[in-house]
Amino acid sequence: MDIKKVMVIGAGQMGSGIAQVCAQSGFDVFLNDMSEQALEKGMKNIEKLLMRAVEKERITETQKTDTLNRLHPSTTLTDAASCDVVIEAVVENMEVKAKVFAELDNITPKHAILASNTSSLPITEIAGATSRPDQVIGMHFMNPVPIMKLVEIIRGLQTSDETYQTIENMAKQLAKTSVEVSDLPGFAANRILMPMINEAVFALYEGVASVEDIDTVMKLGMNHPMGPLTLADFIGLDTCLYIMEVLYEGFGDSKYRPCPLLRKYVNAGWLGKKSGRGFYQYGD
Ligand SMILES: CC(=O)CC(=O)SCCNC(=O)CCNC(=O)[C@H](O)C(C)(C)COP(=O)(O)OP(=O)(O)OC[C@H]1O[C@@H](n2cnc3c(N)ncnc32)[C@H](O)[C@@H]1OP(=O)(O)O
Ligand SMILES: NC(=O)C1=CN([C@@H]2O[C@H](COP(=O)(O)OP(=O)(O)OC[C@H]3O[C@@H](n4cnc5c(N)ncnc54)[C@H](OP(=O)(O)O)[C@@H]3O)[C@@H](O)[C@H]2O)C=CC1
Repeated sequence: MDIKKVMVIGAGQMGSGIAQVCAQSGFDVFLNDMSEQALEKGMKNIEKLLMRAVEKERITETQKTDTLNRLHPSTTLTDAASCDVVIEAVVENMEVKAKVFAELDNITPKHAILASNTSSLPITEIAGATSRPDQVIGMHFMNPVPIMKLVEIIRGLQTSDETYQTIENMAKQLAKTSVEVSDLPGFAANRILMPMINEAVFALYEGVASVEDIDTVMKLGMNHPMGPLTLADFIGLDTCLYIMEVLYEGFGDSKYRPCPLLRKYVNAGWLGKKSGRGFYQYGD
């Protein structure tokens, strides 16, 4: 399929990054969010990153303008009626995602592929909310999207080869490297990453070391670019908790139980960098 128009749903940290990369790669993009404010924030963020890329002489002023001209803010899902591919990046919650997919199924043209950037939820179940499970697929980008090279492509039980091929080609057009992953809890990336982050939270909870020292261990001891607690704040503690819950429920294995401290922080609204406080404090 020749992809011309794309809609990205959710203008948060992932959605805005995905929309930016799609527009920079020449696709016409609707960036959709139900909140006008979130949409404005997402668009401003993209503009800031493109301005920085011009300053660093990675792109020209004309390329920046062309990219911005290809990006269209949208607050109504019906804009998806003209799209070939939709990439959903709303909150990590099955009920919310299923509702969005059911609506998209009614709005989008018959040929359209519906992809989810979910970090852990079953693609097969998301596909079950539609009448086109063969055209539903996981397209899991890594954060920050403009920088990270990987995309996990997740096949649901009924995803067709044609859908897979189209999304694999699209990932190439976005200059990403893709890997094929089965639809099992946490896929590959978060099945490996999230238990490490959760263990770091347990180490803090049990008083093994301070926040800073736990991060220093992994940065200087293992050459990770960010310590696990900084990374958790960066990903969002709500997202980390949702993923641990999916792993715990999906495998029924106590090794995936979320650390009570992680849950406590999320309940307090300490969601990490995006809310100004997590394991660290941000801003003023
Ligand atoms: C949860 C999931 O489902 C899956 C996931 O995504 S898990 C998370 C995966 N991501 C990671 O593990 C990220 C780990 N961290 C890193 O790789 C690096 O710390 C980082 C790339 C984020 C930042 O790099 P750094 O060297 O520490 O900092 P810094 O020098 O400020 O940034 C390097 C570049 O990245 C850019 N950058 C940093 N944060 C960015 C962001 N949020 N968006 C876009 N660009 C960003 C900076 O602008 C900078 O670009 P320039 O070269 O133009 O200056
Ligand atoms: N954070 C990360 O590192 C990664 C996250 N992911 C996945 O990406 C998805 C998004 O995560 P992230 O960007 O971090 O989350 P954010 O909270 O930053 O963004 C989610 C956005 O979606 C909006 N939204 C919620 N419901 C709807 C809806 N029904 N229609 C349109 N917009 C909606 C939210 O608006 P409002 O705030 O107003 O509710 C918010 O702007 C999740 O599935 C997550 O698991 C994947 C890879 C990495």
